[in-house]
Amino acid sequence: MMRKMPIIITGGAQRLGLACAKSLVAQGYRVIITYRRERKDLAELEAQGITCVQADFSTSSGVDAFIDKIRTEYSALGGIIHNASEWESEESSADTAILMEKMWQVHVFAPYRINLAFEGLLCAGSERDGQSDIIHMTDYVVEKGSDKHIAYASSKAGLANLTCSFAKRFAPKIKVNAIAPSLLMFNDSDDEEYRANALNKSLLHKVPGEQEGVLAVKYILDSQYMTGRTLSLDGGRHLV
Ligand SMILES: NC(=O)C1=CN([C@@H]2O[C@H](COP(=O)(O)OP(=O)(O)OC[C@H]3O[C@@H](n4cnc5c(N)ncnc54)[C@H](OP(=O)(O)O)[C@@H]3O)[C@@H](O)[C@H]2O)C=CC1
Ligand SMILES: Nc1nc2c(c(=O)[nH]1)N=C([C@H](O)[C@@H](O)CO)CN2
Repeated sequence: MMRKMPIIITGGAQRLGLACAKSLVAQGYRVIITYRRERKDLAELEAQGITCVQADFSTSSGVDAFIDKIRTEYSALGGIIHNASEWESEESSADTAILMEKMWQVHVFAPYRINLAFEGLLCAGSERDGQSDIIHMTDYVVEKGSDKHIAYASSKAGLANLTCSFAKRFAPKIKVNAIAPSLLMFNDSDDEEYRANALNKSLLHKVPGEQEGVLAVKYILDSQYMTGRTLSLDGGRHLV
């Protein structure tokens, strides 16, 4: 069922978030993306009908500024997809105390505060569209941990737990689910050795690309009977 109320995708100016935004707009949804860094192609995205809102969730004031802006400009929302994320390792961090704070800030504090603040807007959206959605982009490592991205993995586990709590709190008007990918797409910095090794980490030996995530988002938005659950997109990695 097509949703008339706008759907927010945080961190939607690149990669998975952008692929979701473009696909949903093409399907007739109203889409708002947040971006942190200015980009030259934002005007093009606006021309395609994607509303672009600058937001930096790395501070409490940045989260509050985003909340205030959306609550000022919108009276209802069809959904929010918490996609904004940084994948940082202990090795790349000069101070692991700061790293842990940074990971929890963007992956837990921001979604937590935004979900609580937008309950009324999402309920209003549910009144008009029949339902509304919150989707948390978590990660396969929630199940298994990660020896190289410890703080990151713990924060994604925190986000995964928010899925259960908000599903209980917001039912039946708002569905709350998670998507837990493992390797969906490489980063430009990934060298050939990393890429070859990564392919062997799943049973299906694939790196599916953004569209695998887009499919999962569309399934959840169309679902009438799923909440408090996680779609795992990992090529059978858990059985390797
Ligand atoms: N790519 C993959 O294979 C996998 C992805 N995932 C998850 O899927 C989601 C999408 O992945 P992917 O597309 O690779 O994500 P990216 O690493 O490309 O990050 C998406 C966006 O998040 C934004 N962002 C980061 N920190 C902040 C912040 N503090 N405030 C506001 N925005 C911020 C960035 O904005 P800017 O660029 O403007 O700084 C970036 O454009 C993520 O949640 C990720 O953890 C999970 C497993 C595998
Ligand atoms: N914000 C991001 N999170 C993650 C990324 C990424 O590029 N940005 N990438 C991964 C890896 O693909 C990992 O799943 C490989 O095993 C994880 N999270």
